[in-house]
Amino acid sequence: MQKLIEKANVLTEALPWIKRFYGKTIVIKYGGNAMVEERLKESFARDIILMRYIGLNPVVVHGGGPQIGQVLEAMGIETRFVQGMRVTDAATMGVVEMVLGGKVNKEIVANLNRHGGRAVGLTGKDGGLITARKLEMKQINPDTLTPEIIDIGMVGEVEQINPEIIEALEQNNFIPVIAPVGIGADGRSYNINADLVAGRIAGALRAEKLILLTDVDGIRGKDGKLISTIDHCRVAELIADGTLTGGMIPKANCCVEAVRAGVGKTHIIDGRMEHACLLEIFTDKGIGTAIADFENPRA
Ligand SMILES: Nc1ncnc2c1ncn2[C@@H]1O[C@H](COP(=O)(O)OP(=O)(O)O)[C@@H](O)[C@H]1O
Ligand SMILES: CC(=O)N[C@@H](CCC(=O)OP(=O)(O)O)C(=O)O
Repeated sequence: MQKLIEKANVLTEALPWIKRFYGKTIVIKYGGNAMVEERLKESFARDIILMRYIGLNPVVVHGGGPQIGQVLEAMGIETRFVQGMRVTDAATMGVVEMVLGGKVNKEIVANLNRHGGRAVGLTGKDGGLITARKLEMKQINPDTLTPEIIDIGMVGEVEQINPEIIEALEQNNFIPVIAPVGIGADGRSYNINADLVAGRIAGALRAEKLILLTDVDGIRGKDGKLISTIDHCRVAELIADGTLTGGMIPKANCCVEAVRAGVGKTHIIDGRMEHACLLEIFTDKGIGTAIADFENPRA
């Protein structure tokens, strides 16, 4: 009996959040463990489909760094990263596009559809969704100690998002699943970090939320404790004092950019946890770390 009441409590706790987010767009960056472990793949698919059925508009942007790495290795192509970005020559770009736009994207689409969703896979080329330009990577020259621009190949940054194709899919109850490959004015493909794409898409859609699934439970402070909320103004400070390092820096920066572009709230949450997305959206406390403009919250 107690268990049944607890189940009912879960639903009543979710009700105000269901009302609040009805008809709203939620952009989810899907990657890491959640994309490989069978149990997590299933819980992710169920979460996204449930969101859609109760009237939210989920938009999935996926990564696939480890999957690209595996194929490059099997093909004997060496790969390396500079400041978290994969150095992408022409042969690597071919593999990136094949793995992200072909294999990974279609696996996610098939997984969502197998669980009863209506997912459609896109790369940034479809419907002119992501226009990209070459990323100008700056690095300090160790000899002269001055910044210089280094060439990391076909790595792109988002120039513009044209959300028309996403809106058309949403209106027809489809779930867009987007691979982070953009197209340049020169017609060439660009490899773009998936967090950056998710942030810009959330901004262009003025999404209610941007959720980044990762391999830690959120941002931890210097004392090792999870920080549940960070005002967007404080992120630069946390980078400067060394609290945020490595891959967390571009992730947190992309949250700040999204907030400044009008996204309601951004969240860095644990993709290793079953039903992480549902727990974040539909519980009072949420999970992980929220980065937002807490002084001037979006109405
Ligand atoms: N303050 C911090 N709190 C939590 N994780 C941090 C922090 N600073 C750096 N990190 C690192 O950031 C990593 C997440 O970034 P990244 O590896 O790029 O994730 P993903 O592969 O999910 O995109 C964590 O695994 C952790 O090692
Ligand atoms: C430029 C760059 O580094 N692009 C990434 C794109 C995929 C990605 O971002 O995947 P994750 O989210 O799984 O890391 C790459 O080639 O790995």
